[in-house]
Amino acid sequence: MEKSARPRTALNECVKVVVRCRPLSDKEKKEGYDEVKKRPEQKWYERLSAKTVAENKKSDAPLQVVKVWPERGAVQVYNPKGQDKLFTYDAAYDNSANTQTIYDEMVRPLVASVLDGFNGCVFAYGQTGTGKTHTMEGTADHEGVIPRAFRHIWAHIETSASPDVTHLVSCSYVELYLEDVRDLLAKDGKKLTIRGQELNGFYIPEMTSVVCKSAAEMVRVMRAGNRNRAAGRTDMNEHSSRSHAVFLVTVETAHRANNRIRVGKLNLVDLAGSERQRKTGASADRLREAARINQALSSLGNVISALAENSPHVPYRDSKLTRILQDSLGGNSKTIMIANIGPASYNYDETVTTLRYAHRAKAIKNKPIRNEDPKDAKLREYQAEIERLRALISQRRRPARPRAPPAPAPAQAAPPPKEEETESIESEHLLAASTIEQEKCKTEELEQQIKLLEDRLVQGGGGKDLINNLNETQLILEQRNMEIAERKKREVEMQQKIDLEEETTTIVTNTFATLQQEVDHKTQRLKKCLSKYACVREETAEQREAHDTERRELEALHSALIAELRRRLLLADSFTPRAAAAALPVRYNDDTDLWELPPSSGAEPLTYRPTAAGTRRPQCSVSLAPAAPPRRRPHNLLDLAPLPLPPTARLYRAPSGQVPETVVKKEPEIVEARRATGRARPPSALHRLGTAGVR
Ligand SMILES: Nc1ncnc2c1ncn2[C@@H]1O[C@H](COP(=O)(O)OP(=O)(O)OP(=O)(O)O)[C@@H](O)[C@H]1O
Repeated sequence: MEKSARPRTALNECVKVVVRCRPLSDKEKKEGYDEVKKRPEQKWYERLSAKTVAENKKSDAPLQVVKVWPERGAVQVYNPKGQDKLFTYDAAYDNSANTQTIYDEMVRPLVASVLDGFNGCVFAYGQTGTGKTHTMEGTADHEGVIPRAFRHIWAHIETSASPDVTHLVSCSYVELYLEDVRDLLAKDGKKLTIRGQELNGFYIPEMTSVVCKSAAEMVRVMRAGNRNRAAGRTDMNEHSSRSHAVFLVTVETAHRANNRIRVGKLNLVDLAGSERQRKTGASADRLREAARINQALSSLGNVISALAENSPHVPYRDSKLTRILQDSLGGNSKTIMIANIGPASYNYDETVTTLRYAHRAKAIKNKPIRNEDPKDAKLREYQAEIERLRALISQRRRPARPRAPPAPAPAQAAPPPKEEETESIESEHLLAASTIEQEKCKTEELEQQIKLLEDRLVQGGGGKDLINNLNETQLILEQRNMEIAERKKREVEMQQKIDLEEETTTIVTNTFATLQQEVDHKTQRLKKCLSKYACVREETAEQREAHDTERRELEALHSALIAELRRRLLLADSFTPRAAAAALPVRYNDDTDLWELPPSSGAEPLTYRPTAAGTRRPQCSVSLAPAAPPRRRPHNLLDLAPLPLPPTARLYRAPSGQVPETVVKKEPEIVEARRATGRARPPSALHRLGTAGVR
């Protein structure tokens, strides 16, 4: 996420999309979603017959609605209302696949590219509780993609060890919580600012960067960051991530032979899951988090759609998440999207939405290019610093030019040295000794600094001799795995092509013996076209329905948030002093992401405890008005009577420009009457909210 030199030309490369379907959770099993056996073994893309569906429904247990075809990279979703849905991806994994397979087949080549100086990004996307964190971080028993990437990086560094190659590996970890970017590796979890322009890419300049020397150290850094990450319990996930987390690994490699530095950056992103309030049972803080999570994910969806449709404007600026992911989506990066889904029919809508977005993301084209000699390479900085310190040391060690010997005094005029002279010579000696001592200390200090800098850099000493047998075997094994993965990928692609071509091939190769045969065949084709057309119509209707449901959800969330806002505004209006409540000319600064006061606003920091209208307790406006009749109400009651609405009709003005007398007479009366009743104050924030049409 740090600024780097922009490439000029690059080859387009599509975002790779992988779908992973998790097994049924214990909760879902208890609720009766575990009936795979209720679905008979299917042939490729055979729709469930009405009879089978009726049989399935007899038990009252909902179906598993997802069928994954790993060999075809396809996912089929059983549609209770019509035609089944079929989506194809670069790879699809069912509940029997483990993270090792996903890593070897899909992620390994990407991490290899990062080690070769490209930018890479792996992000997990999907509904809450579908296994994003399980895939990215893993558990104690099942290592996730992130720790596997660490081991891969260090295995590569160890095996490519040579005195001519130097590596520097550093990591950063940030989260996006309630639209604030927080540093997970800083002790105080400080908030960070995203800087940069849409065209040149965004970056986070102040995030902590930790230099690591082994995979174990990187895992420790990840765990330390996870302890600071926001998580909470919802009805759908016992340990739900409440923030989007980005782990950034930067690998810098310097080759002495050509004096070049390659910098690869790997973004490992665990997004928070989209959620529906009625399913997660979120309220209060969880609700606020959910609103922000959904908002950021919806912006991400918009960016994906805009990029897939080649739209001239891509709304990266709509949220901080899309700003952080800008390079990964449509920029200088190789990207893999892992779409996580669940198999239960209960989540049909969310599953189809995730699959649709994932399918759209397949069309996004990135322009990855190798980062060579970027301006901000730390390795270069360290090397320059080491050189400078070495030069400084050698300068200090150089023997000082001997002083010119004192002019020989005439032999006859050699009086014994005076006492003061002896003292001054002694003090000069002492001074020289202390200077030498200081020099020595400084040289040692410089040597220490060099050692510290060199310690950060990883350099191989003995080339091949250093590689132990284990590493070599591991390397060979990994190469084999990559070859197998490559073959499997090609197989999937071939299968997809075969499926696509099958229909047309049969038509082309068919020779019709009779006219009737041709008619039959064409009727069959027509039927297929009609069924495809019906599918598209169904899809459109469903999308509209999904959109409506989403809108209703958003409206419900919106009204819950507005109710909360009204409550807070009521409290603010009633309990904050009027002077403080006066509108301040604050402005929102887009660059710093902060509200700012202009220097001349006159707003001073409060040095006293604020009180309502000069008294310690809030008082109602009626009792404060001087002309108000005595009231028996206790002083701390709030005046909740509705405030007068601003006039909605204009006063009549005579065409000649004369002001009608009645108006002139009446206006002061109205003002006087308002003053007497204490109702002349400006409308409150709550009132403004009410008149702005928000209910
Ligand atoms: N492939 C899988 N195999 C076995 N268990 C899984 C798998 N995927 C997820 N789980 C389990 O499902 C539960 C939810 O997973 P996880 O916390 O990773 O979901 P999430 O998508 O990160 O949710 P959120 O968005 O709320 O953070 C966990 O208990 C996890 O162990």
